[in-house]
Amino acid sequence: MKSNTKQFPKNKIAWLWENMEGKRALYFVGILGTVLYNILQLTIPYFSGKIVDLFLTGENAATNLQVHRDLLYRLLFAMVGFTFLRVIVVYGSCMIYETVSQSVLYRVRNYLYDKLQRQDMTFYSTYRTGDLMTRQTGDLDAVRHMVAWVVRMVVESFSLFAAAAVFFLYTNWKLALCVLVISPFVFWIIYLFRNRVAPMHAALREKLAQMNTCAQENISGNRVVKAFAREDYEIEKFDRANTDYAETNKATGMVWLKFFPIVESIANLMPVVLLAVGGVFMIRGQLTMGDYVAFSGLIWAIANPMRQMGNIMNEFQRFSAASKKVMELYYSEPKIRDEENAVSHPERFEGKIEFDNVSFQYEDGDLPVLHNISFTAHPNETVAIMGETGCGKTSLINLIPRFYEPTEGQIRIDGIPVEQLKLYDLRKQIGLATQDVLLYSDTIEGNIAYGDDSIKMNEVVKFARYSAAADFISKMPEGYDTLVGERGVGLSGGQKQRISLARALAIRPSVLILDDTTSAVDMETEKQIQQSLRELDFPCTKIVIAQRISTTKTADKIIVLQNGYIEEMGTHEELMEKKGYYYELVKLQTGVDEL
Ligand SMILES: Nc1ncnc2c1ncn2[C@@H]1O[C@H](COP(=O)(O)OP(=O)(O)OP(=O)(O)O)[C@@H](O)[C@H]1O
Repeated sequence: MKSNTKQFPKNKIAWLWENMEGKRALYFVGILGTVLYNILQLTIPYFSGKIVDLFLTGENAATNLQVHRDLLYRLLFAMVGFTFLRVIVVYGSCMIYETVSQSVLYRVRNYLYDKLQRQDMTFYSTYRTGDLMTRQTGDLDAVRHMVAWVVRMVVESFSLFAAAAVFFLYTNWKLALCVLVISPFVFWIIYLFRNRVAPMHAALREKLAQMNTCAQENISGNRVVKAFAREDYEIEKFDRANTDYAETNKATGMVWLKFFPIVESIANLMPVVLLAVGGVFMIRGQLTMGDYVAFSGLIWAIANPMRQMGNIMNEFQRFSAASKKVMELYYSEPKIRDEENAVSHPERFEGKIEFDNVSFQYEDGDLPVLHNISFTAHPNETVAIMGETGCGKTSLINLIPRFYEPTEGQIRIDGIPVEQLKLYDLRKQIGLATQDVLLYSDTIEGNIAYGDDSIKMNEVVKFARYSAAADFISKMPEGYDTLVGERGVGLSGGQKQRISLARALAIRPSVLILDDTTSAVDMETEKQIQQSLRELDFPCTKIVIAQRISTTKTADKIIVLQNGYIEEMGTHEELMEKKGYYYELVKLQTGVDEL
């Protein structure tokens, strides 16, 4: 896993601000709305205080009620009017927060998806799928929550506190100071709370990713689970991850409970201070009854923001942990990408492939897996690669489309080093059928035309014929319209391999790479495929990993790899004469003692 101390070019808030582009002014209006709403909260206690002083308790209350009745009506009417205005303002600002948060969510999600598409193989072997999915969903939702709720709560709490404090100070500064003097203590408590809870939120995001990874691996590997009857084991494994997540969640929630009684006591102390000190002030004639009513009608506006601080800090830490995960993807750059002066090559390659003293080691590997590999495949030739399992065959072919970069040496296509070509142009010219076949949840036609959706139906059928898939496809009830992939009909391993071969051929590649693509098809079908590959109606250099002699026999060049070194190289006849590894393999496969 990547380190947690990763530095990003922008801090979290600046990053959020960047992703609010186009909606910043609107968001600002939303924030102003929240401030206005909270200032309007003061109107009710203010008018109530006025009514009490003028019409209920003052010396002239009875006279005022007679003479200034219209003023009483105006004050009552203003209270109702401001209440409506507050509702409208709060409604409008909530709509704004929601709109802006959805816009940020949409923008970042698309950006992350784009980033994921452009990552290299090393990235995908570093990050677990469940972890990536969590970043795209749960973590991203915590970011949206920050824009929609946390910022609003912060503005609301501070503006309410500030407005009430100003009102208190303006009305009676001595009483205001007596009430407010204990509030800084709450900030200190919140600071302590933050230090305790921040690492717990980081752990929480990890646990969530672990739980999702567990579920994702189980679902995608359900056949293995069933085959080994490990359902109970998997249920237990998920239960452990789920318990771990729930426990961490609970523990994180509990942290606030330790600080909550102190904050709650301080908040509850305020009305008591107001009652005691305010009472003394009234007895001494330093406070009118109306002002006391206004104070006690607004004391919640001082106490509630303090109570909210814990929630806000909790949510802020949740955002902080989640946004770190999201930003790690957001700012990640693939190591393998276009060089600054990468060459465009939209036209077809002639198809000459040269490996020039190539060695390769995986980033997380201890030892090199390929050593000093040199060979040339001339245009339209077929080069077969053989060797025991784990000797480096797949690693070798992965270097041609630049899935990985050689640690030493150079690979050239038509004399141009592959790293100097634009990745798009390079990969667009390479047809690849891998060992593990992945078909998309789409029709057979859609799967074959995946690399070039402009090809016509008759061409789809032609490529299916080349890969000996046309027969079994035509026998399916819905033919080429049959849905395959996760939600589609079941296909045998050999059938999937043939559709994958048709998909690779359908882009009419200049270079075709087949990684044991016919391992699951019978000998007869394989023979047909070999025949078709020799008779393709477009020029194409083929690099084929194969174990069967029937495949390699007709190749222009056979490379035998052993422990990452080229052990033997030549045609079938040359290698048979050499009587080495290849010769022994032929003997083994044909069952003949002497050839
Ligand atoms: N992503 C990876 N990271 C680290 N090591 C890897 C990675 N992929 C493969 N290896 C290692 O590289 C070596 C060569 O693997 P490779 O897949 O190229 O062999 P192969 O000849 O194609 O095997 P097989 O015939 O079984 O497919 C193996 O020892 C393997 O463990």
